[in-house]
Amino acid sequence: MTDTRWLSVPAPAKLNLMLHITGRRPDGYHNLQTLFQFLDYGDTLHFRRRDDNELTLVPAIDGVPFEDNLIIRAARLLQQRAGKTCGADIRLDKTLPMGGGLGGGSSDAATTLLALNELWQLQLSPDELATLGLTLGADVPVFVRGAAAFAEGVGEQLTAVPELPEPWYLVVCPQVHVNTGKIFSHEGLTRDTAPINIRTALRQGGRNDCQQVVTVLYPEIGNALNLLNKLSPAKMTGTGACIFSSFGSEAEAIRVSDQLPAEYVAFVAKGVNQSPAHRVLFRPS
Ligand SMILES: C[C@@](CO)(OP(=O)(O)O)[C@H](O)COP(=O)(O)OP(=O)(O)OC[C@H]1O[C@@H](n2ccc(N)nc2=O)[C@H](O)[C@@H]1O
Ligand SMILES: Nc1ncnc2c1ncn2[C@@H]1O[C@H](COP(=O)(O)OP(=O)(O)O)[C@@H](O)[C@H]1O
Repeated sequence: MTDTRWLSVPAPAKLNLMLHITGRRPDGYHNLQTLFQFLDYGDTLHFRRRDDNELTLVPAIDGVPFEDNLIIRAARLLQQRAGKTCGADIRLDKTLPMGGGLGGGSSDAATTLLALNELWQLQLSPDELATLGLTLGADVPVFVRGAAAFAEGVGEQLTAVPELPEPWYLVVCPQVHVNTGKIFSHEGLTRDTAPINIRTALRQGGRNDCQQVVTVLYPEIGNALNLLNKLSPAKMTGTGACIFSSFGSEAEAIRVSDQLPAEYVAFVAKGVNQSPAHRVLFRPS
């Protein structure tokens, strides 16, 4: 018999507060230095345990086949490790734009790993889940760990930075889908930024090395940056398309949001150093 209770868990967005590319590895991947912070905003996933080995997911994402969906890929990785019957019905409330640099797919995958590990009582450790997650994408481990972090390597070497301020952000989402692989393979990409230490990153922030190439390839993003910069200092997250500005209060962020042209898609959200997924799953009892 199928369990009738649903476990609802957020899959938050992330921002890259800075993103430096410090080199290219022999396998073609790039070494980065980045500061990840979560937003109290994102997708929500609902999980219900089944007594067979089936996985279901509704709704489907247009253009993403079932077995390619990062939610299903994450669940399959756990099924392979389980050694027992494990199935689930999964519902997805998708809020985050795809290819927006907000890490929606990676966050969905991490929430699936964390939630099904609980629901199926697999008792995999955070290290094991982060290692599994890395096989799905470079951003998955930070969502699995659930702590704002300075990341190095391809994003998997994480040092928690609980001292980051937690401002309000205005996030503007130009309606274009940026292909991460295309940005990293572009010949004009800055790939030789000198490494800095965490203290410097926290004190000075930094730039986004992908921004220049992205704004050439996707002029809509450059236009949005120019416009938001007139109202408040703005930067791109990840490989775009979304851009953001930080504010001391929600009211200030909303005031600037209200000045944007009506056709702009934007939202206001609080930066948080603990993932909302962890807040729900590992609530102190
Ligand atoms: C650069 C970041 C910063 O957060 O950008 P966003 O994707 O979030 O915008 C991420 O690390 C992206 O991670 P993710 O989106 O999971 O990328 P992946 O699927 O692992 O990689 C997509 C492609 O980008 C290139 N790639 C990605 C990450 C990296 N450090 N070096 C690379 O060269 C590779 O060609 C890879 O095939
Ligand atoms: N559950 C999912 N949510 C979003 N994207 C997914 C998902 N599963 C697979 N994908 C694929 O991953 C790509 C990157 O999506 P996403 O992680 O949202 O972008 P970004 O890393 O730029 O924030 C999408 O274009 C889509 O093809």
